[in-house]
Amino acid sequence: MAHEKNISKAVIKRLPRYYRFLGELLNQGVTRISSRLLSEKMGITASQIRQDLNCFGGFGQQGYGYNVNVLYEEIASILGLDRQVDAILIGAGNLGRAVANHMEFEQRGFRLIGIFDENPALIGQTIKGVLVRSTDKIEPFCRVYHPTAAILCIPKTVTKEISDRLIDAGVKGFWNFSHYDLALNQKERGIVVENVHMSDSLMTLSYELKTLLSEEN
Ligand SMILES: NC(=O)c1ccc[n+]([C@@H]2O[C@H](COP(=O)([O-])OP(=O)(O)OC[C@H]3O[C@@H](n4cnc5c(N)ncnc54)[C@H](O)[C@@H]3O)[C@@H](O)[C@H]2O)c1
Repeated sequence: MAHEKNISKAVIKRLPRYYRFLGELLNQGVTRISSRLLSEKMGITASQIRQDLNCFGGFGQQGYGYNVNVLYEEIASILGLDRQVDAILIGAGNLGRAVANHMEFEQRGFRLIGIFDENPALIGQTIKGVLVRSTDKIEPFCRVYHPTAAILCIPKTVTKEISDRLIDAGVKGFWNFSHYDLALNQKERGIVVENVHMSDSLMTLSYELKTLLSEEN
């Protein structure tokens, strides 16, 4: 849509949260909501909500508020959740299995089509109905199925080698859980990377707790 190209990264980062809240409202049978009420529920100012949603056309009407379903569908379309990208997961260890088992890929715009590991004890198992194949089979698999995205749940030490192979095999997007910083110098190679560090979130909690507890003393 016309406004989409100008949406800032900061707004895009907030869209999944709007999407989650709007989904919960739809489940409760709410069909429209004022920016004031949405603001109370989400803990964001009403003016921030109006500003964010105006970036892609608004959909709010004076005195009516937002049509929850229209907004929900629009955000889904902006985030690309209304189509499905094929993804493979590398590293079927503790984290890889948890991600494969618990992430609702299909509701997030992805379809998990393959899992790879180098451990012979894991090869041949299925996780969430997806076969674990040997890492040697990455290239032949990619030649046939052309996955666009890869989820990396492998040790830091092997991430460069594996990601280079995946890029050569045509993978364009990485959801990278390994602590190797893949974001560097990738944009110019036509690659997008989302690095995930749960520990960053934990350290943020540590900071917040430190501040809270020092205010109490
Ligand atoms: N980003 C985060 O928030 C976060 C959280 C937890 C763990 N991690 C990281 O994720 C990674 C996986 O953690 P885990 O607890 O699942 O470890 P794990 O040891 O249980 O699993 C790692 C898996 O990778 C496989 N592997 C190793 N080298 C490989 C290769 N070359 N090709 C394919 N598979 C290979 C191993 O056989 C193993 O099954 C680690 O690097 C860990 O530090 C990140």
